[in-house]
Amino acid sequence: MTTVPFSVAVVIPAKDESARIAETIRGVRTIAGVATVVVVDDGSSDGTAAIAAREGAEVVRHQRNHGKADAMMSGLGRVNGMRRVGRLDPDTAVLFVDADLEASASAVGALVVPVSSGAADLTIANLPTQRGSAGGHGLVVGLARRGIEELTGWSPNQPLSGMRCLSPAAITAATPFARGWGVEVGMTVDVLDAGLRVVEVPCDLQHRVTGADWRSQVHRATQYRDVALALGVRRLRRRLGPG
Ligand SMILES: O=c1ccn([C@@H]2O[C@H](COP(=O)(O)OP(=O)(O)O[C@H]3O[C@H](CO)[C@@H](O)[C@H](O)[C@H]3O)[C@@H](O)[C@H]2O)c(=O)[nH]1
Ligand SMILES: O=C(O)[C@H](O)COP(=O)(O)O
Repeated sequence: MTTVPFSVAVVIPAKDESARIAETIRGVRTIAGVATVVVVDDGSSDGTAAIAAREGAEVVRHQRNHGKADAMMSGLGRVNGMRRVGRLDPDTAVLFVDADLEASASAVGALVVPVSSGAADLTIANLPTQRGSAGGHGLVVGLARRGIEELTGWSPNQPLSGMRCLSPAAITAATPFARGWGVEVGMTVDVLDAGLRVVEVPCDLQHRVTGADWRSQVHRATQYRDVALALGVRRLRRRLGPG
């Protein structure tokens, strides 16, 4: 039996991640089938872009900060360009990985298997309990989970998880992305709406947790707003119907 070579393009949105980006790139490089690693420097004020380039990543730079969803879209743009000029196979899947996972990033490889075998079109990492303090009350997670369930009937364990592998069909269904921190919720709803299969996969990842200080609470408020907006747009689409 011949095995079909499977290729995956890793896209890493990164804002001020100079302390972690090198280890994260090295981590994802250990995953079988990785054809390229694209780092999108989303207006960092540190050395993120230079370090990523030194590690051999394709680097896309935003002159100013646009937010995570736009960074992901820019990464996809680079991947599509590489497909067009024949540097990537047309069937290449895309694996979105946060920049702050460091060496644990190698564990996102578990997301690739169900997509490469055709068992799923979108896989989402489920993380174990994280080290360090957590200062949230589950408000954003609860809003996201209930909203996805209301719109699709499916209730994810970790609706905000950003580590995701998408088949070409899922990429078509999920783009353009919802803005800012609404990207994951919008993607899940849009891919399910297209009749595609979504699966959560346990991955042994450790990331920088959001704390309990005021900056962290402002971050949660922004997440809440973006998730609410992504859900609101999709509720409206339901009401207005197709076309
Ligand atoms: O303006 C920004 C801010 C962040 N990032 C990058 O986006 C990723 C996630 O950011 P982070 O600050 O680690 O987000 P968290 O608060 O940990 O967010 C959680 O929840 C988000 C949804 O609200 C998901 O996107 C994340 O994957 C998930 O870890 C990291 O690689 C960042 O460098 C950008 O590219 N642009
Ligand atoms: O810390 C987190 O998990 C996110 O920032 C979401 O916060 P939450 O606890 O309000 O859902």
